[in-house]
Amino acid sequence: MDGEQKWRYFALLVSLGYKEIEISYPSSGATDFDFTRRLVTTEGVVPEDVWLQVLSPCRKELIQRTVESLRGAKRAILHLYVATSACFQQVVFGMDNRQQIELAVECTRYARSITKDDPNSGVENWAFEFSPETFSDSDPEYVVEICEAVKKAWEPSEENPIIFNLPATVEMSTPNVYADQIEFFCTSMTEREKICVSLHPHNDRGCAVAAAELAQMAGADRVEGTLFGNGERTGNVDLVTLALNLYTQGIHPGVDFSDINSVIEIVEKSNKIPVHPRAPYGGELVCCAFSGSHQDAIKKGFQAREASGASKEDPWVMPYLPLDPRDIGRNYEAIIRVNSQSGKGGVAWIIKRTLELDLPRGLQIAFSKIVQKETDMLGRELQPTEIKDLFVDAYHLEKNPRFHLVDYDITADRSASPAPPEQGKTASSRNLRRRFKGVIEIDGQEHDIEGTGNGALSSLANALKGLGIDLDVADYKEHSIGAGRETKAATYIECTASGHEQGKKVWGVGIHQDVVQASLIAVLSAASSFLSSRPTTPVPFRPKRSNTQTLSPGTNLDGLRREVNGAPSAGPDVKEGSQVVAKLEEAVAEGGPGANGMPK
Ligand SMILES: CC(=O)SCCNC(=O)CCNC(=O)[C@H](O)C(C)(C)COP(=O)(O)OP(=O)(O)OC[C@H]1O[C@@H](n2cnc3c(N)ncnc32)[C@H](O)[C@@H]1OP(=O)(O)O
Ligand SMILES: CC(C)C(=O)C(=O)O
Repeated sequence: MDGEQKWRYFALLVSLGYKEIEISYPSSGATDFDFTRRLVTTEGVVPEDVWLQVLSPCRKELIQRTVESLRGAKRAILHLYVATSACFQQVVFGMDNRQQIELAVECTRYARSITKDDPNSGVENWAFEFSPETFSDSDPEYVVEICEAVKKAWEPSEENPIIFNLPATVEMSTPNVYADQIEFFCTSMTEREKICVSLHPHNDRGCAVAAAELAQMAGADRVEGTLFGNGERTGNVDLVTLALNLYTQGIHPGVDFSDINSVIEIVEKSNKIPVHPRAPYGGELVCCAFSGSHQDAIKKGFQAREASGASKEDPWVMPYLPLDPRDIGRNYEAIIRVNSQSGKGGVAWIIKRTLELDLPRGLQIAFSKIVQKETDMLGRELQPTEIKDLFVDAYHLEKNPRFHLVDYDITADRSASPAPPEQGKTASSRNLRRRFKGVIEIDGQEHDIEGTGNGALSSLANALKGLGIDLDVADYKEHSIGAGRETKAATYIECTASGHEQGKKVWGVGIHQDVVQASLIAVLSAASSFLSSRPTTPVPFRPKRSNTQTLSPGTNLDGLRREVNGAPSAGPDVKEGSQVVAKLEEAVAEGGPGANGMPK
């Protein structure tokens, strides 16, 4: 990171709530030294309660430079390190235990002389941290020995304890072994009350988070890590995961990830490394479900939560989602994403969120087949807007391409005798049968239709029979959308076909301020789908308003041609508007219309 990136990153860490921030390796060069100076000398950037931590090897000239960089700071932690494993002693330093202890003690004494023992050091509060680097690969008893020597040289107090930072510089064992090493250190050191035991796990085996958690349970007080685990090789332990693991257990970590997207943006810009889409908590896909059974469970979970009236304060009990995405600043839009592995539940969730429609189970199944076909055909995920458009189109919500209800009237059917009494009840003089009389637009042309039934729906269904659409209403569900004056009714109707297409099922959806009208629109939506499901059937024809005429074999189509064209028969010159008649001619030629007046 350059100075600007570090500047922004520091501000981020402060805003998240971190109180001890290792800001630099000042002796490494101008970038880190100058950055440290800028932080220390700029008024109001470092909050009173934040400690600036800096790192240096056990080399006197570098320690001196490091201390120099902090002049003017309020609180500073000087962090020295030296590797204590046999491997490093032999390969890197060419030192034995005794020589290394001498080096560590000498550097600690030197550090002390230019920091806490120097009234002119220019820093108000000094703390000291020592890391036996490669701790996890070191002899535990030797680590205790060198740390006791360093402690003696620094002389910590209970108020200002020395930090012993015990790194898994390279993670080389299972997390329980690291935890055992930490426990051994905690229980072996004298004056434990003057020691802050710190962890510094790396992630070579992919277990850094587990190691940090077990080692805290084994007695450690503090953890060093990085946001999203950036660091050498496989990185340091991820502080985001550690924090949110606590959070999901009901313990507030004291750091704030309520706007995780902003955190990711700064981290990615600064590190120039993207956060993996499946990184715990932060990854863009971790609050998403693609698979049908997951989506179904999540959808049920949200329904149950809503029904229970649970508030934000109530425990989060949700299949497949370890935390409420809103707690980290994510919304519910992307929870469910639809590809060819998705089922009805996920599709229904998207329709609920985009159109506020609570689809009945049967319609969910029917529509999910349409979606499945589309995803298989496209071979990719469908976006919520695409699914919404697919639904609007499939159930003719914006415009019914074939039938449009222009006007209607529903009255008691005076021609019918009163309904027979139900078993065990006395006869009623009430006439419960209804007559539907209305005008519908079929492919742009208005037509009168009429039918009777036990209610509005069945009388419209009966009227549609005259168009060759023989449907019975099998299922009906409705709910309201919105509230107050804006409330609308959403109606779902499943129709089954009678006649030679018996068993065929279609769904229709109607939305309108008026609940009856919503139902009628739903029936017409189903009727339109029914026709579309017949691959070869022509557009149904019904003579224009007040000119009802039934087709029968041998019908002379000249009259119809005149009606369609609004002009006397134009013979072979007729072009516009003649398609319907042409189809009917075709049908009649093929053997005449079916029993209901429609071409077979
Ligand atoms: C485990 C960790 O990640 S700790 C963080 C490590 N971070 C960094 O190293 C970043 C900053 N480092 C640097 O800028 C440079 O390495 C510097 C300025 C510290 C030193 O640079 P140089 O003097 O050129 O030395 P160089 O980096 O080549 O080699 C390191 C030297 O320090 C020695 N050394 C390594 N660690 C330590 C230590 N903790 N204490 C004392 N000496 C050490 C090495 O043995 C080697 O000594 P040698 O030259 O006698 O063989
Ligand atoms: C300096 C020490 C703590 C270190 O970075 C490591 O060992 O990983």
